[in-house]
Amino acid sequence: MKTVLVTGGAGFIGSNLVRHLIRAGYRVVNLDKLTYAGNLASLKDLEQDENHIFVQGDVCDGMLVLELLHRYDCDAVINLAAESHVDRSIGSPGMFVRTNVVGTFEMLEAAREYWHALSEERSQGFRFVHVSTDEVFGSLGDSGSFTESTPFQPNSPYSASKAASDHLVRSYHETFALPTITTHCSNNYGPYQFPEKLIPLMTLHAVEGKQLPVYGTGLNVRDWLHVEDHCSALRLILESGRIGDTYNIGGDAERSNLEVVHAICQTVDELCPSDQPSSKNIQYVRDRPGHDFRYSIDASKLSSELGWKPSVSFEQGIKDTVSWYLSNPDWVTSTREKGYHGQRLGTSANSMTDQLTQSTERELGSTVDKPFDGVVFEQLTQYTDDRGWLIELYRNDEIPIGNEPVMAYVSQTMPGVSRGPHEHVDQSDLFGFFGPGDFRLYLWDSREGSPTFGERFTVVVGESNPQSVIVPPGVVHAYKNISLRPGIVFNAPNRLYAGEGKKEAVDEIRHEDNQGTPYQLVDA
Ligand SMILES: Cc1cn([C@H]2C[C@H](O)[C@@H](COP(=O)(O)OP(=O)(O)O[C@H]3O[C@@H](C)C(=O)[C@@H](O)[C@H]3O)O2)c(=O)[nH]c1=O
Repeated sequence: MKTVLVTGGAGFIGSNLVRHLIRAGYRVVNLDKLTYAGNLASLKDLEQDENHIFVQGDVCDGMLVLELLHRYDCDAVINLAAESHVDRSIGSPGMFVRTNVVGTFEMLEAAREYWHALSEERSQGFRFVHVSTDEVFGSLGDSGSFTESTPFQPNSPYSASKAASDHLVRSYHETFALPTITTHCSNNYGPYQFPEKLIPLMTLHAVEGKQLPVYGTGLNVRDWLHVEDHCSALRLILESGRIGDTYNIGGDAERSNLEVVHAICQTVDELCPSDQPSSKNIQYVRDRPGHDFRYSIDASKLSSELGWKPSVSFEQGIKDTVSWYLSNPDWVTSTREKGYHGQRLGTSANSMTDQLTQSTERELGSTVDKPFDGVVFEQLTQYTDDRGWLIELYRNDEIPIGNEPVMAYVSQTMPGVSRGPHEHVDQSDLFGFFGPGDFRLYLWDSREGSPTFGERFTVVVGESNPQSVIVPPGVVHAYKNISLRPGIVFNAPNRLYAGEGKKEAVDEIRHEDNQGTPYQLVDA
């Protein structure tokens, strides 16, 4: 039995693919961070399946990925983990660069190191399949279709981050000979799709009698690929695709958004008859910034080379999908537990109000909202020129009074290694995380009487998210290098280590020395 590491396997396409592969006789190691779109309820039927091994974790955690590849002796990787919603990428592009670009980089690095350690025979059979999107090709007019040689012209932060990840994958094949294959699919639909995307969002709004928000004119065109067809194509490409190649996967079902909405309304009216047609709630709303007009996929290469064709017609697929959402109210409810109830996202190019805290890890903008009083994050700016870069840190006219540094140090932390959890009684730490390397930073508020007493906050900082962080006394802190290379951290505390002339007791509680410490570095 072959083992495949699938990333993003608790998401929409991922959970369908995990199920498809297991049914086809594979063992699947499923790595998913469980952000807002990751949902274990989508894998309920696989909970007891010995061939489904779920691991909650982040693709940016290169050490974890490498450990999983070795531990389960994987034969392939299918990389689906991604932030995928265009509207969210307009509101908070940072997450898209981190997960889609840095995450793919860490996946490639881990796969490369693992692949090099394989025997000749095993390395011949190893595959890294990277699942991407037709949005990297940009937008079409009324005619034409994307082929595998269409130039990249991404228009949204989402599609640009996917295009960047595709280029990285290509470079790892061309430079290191890593056996990669990249796929570009059109719009997927089907069971378990998070209801921010068109078809599930319109289905639920139609059933609930809510507004059906059609962006702009509703004449934008998408090609619709049923997720089951996408999964069968991915398995075929995994097994028979050409190394170093790319394959377009399309549903041969182009429809305007209005046609899609009306098809949904017709099915809802058939399944949930009422005195008014649900299409009466169609509402033309403000268009999406940079809204791609038309996507169309030419999948003739996949069809001629590997004999694949979509098997689910759009009309039947829509009927099956709408009835699936109506028959799975508990699953729908589970998607709403993380705060999204169909509200509009990404309406203005500079909107920062769309940021939803989808998990304990908050997206970091320029000056993030402090997780606890007294903890101050500031996005660091690299001033670059042809000599290199410079980052300013802790200007005296910007530091909160009482935190002025009196010394500084720099430390290197090896991949996978943590420092802390530590706590100071009187000292503030003034950290700088700007790389090399990414760190997961853990903070616990242990200040009696603090409104956030007992709360925990984790966030990834460093190369992919340069931040200065002031940690006041009483906030327990630790950080772990989640990259595959040594990481550097800067600190400029406001107290001398061991006091004047190093003659005083050190102000530091080293919680990691206490076996039963409540301060555990768990990753989610
Ligand atoms: C959510 C929503 C979308 N739309 C429009 C926008 C768009 O033209 C069409 C589909 O919107 P979606 O956001 O579902 O999907 P779309 O904008 O086509 O993007 C998708 O493309 C595929 C290839 C991917 O890669 C996915 O990750 C996703 O990015 O419907 C509305 O009119 N109203 C809505 O409420």
